[in-house]
Amino acid sequence: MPVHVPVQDDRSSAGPGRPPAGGEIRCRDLVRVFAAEGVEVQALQGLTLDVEPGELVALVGASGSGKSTLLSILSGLDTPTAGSAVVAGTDLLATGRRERVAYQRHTVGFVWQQTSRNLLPYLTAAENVRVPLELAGRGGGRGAGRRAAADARVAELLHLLDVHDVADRRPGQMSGGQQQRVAVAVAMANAPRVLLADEPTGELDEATSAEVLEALRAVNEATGVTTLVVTHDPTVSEHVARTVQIRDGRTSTEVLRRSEVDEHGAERHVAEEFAVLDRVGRMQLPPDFVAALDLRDRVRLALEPDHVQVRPAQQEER
Ligand SMILES: Nc1ncnc2c1ncn2[C@@H]1O[C@H](COP(=O)(O)OP(=O)(O)OP(=O)(O)O)[C@@H](O)[C@H]1O
Repeated sequence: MPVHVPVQDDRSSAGPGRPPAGGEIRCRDLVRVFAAEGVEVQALQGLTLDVEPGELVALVGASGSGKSTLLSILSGLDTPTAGSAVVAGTDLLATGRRERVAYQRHTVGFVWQQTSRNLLPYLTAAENVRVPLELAGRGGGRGAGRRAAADARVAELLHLLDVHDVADRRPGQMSGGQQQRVAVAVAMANAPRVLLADEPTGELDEATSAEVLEALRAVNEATGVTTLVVTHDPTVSEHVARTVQIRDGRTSTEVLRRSEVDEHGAERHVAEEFAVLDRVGRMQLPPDFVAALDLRDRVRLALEPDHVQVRPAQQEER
């Protein structure tokens, strides 16, 4: 499989073929170092990522690769050690406490892995969706008009997520998939510009996971909300057009999928893998490429007219 290398610089946006633009999520050289009992852990080691407005992107990677750390930063719960992270125009390194609260209420919505973290157990699905509206001053309170608007918004979201039939049930009376779809409705209540989901299918079986991923895709398509889903789910690439791999705290490769219609009118799906090249020219080779050619320690490089050649150094040293 060919590996195409999109050059990213400060003007460029995420992926290959996309015009330079300010991404809705724009991370540059993001570093997060945790110090625990005198030992430093570099959870993010210069991560660069752009997500365009309206895109739905899956972020995949092994355990410990830094996915949750990135999502905590993007959700405004954690601050990076260095680098920059700008989400929907909010510079997350320059925001004060009050701006962060406003950011979390209005700009981003989150869905977490644990259903218990997403929903209040003693409220029904409809009441759960109403909570963020009231916190933002959009629902409840005075005036029948405001209440009716909030009711309409709750109904609209429950229909969009196809959980209107469980509107009056509490989380304990719903399936795991229904709970997560209600959680997406809660996250979307205040019409955020960006939706972040951290392992939203982590506690679900394969069929239910597919349902929740499709629900995220439906919401993304219907509302245009920029969506970033962190997942271990190996089937996620069937539900999204762009899958970004994170390895050792950096984005390493990404797979773009699209449909093409050939000259006979038949539709076929095309998947292309790209390596991410950072501002200083670093990129990671996919592990299967490294293994296939037994690449190790150092490799032989050659610049060809239209590509860069990477060969095992040991081949010619023997
Ligand atoms: N608060 C913390 N203190 C110390 N180290 C941390 C902290 N949070 C995360 N780490 C470390 O940072 C690295 C990245 O962790 P992170 O949770 O972001 O990975 P992940 O890709 O989300 O993993 P998983 O898929 O298992 O959730 C790991 O080595 C982890 O042990």
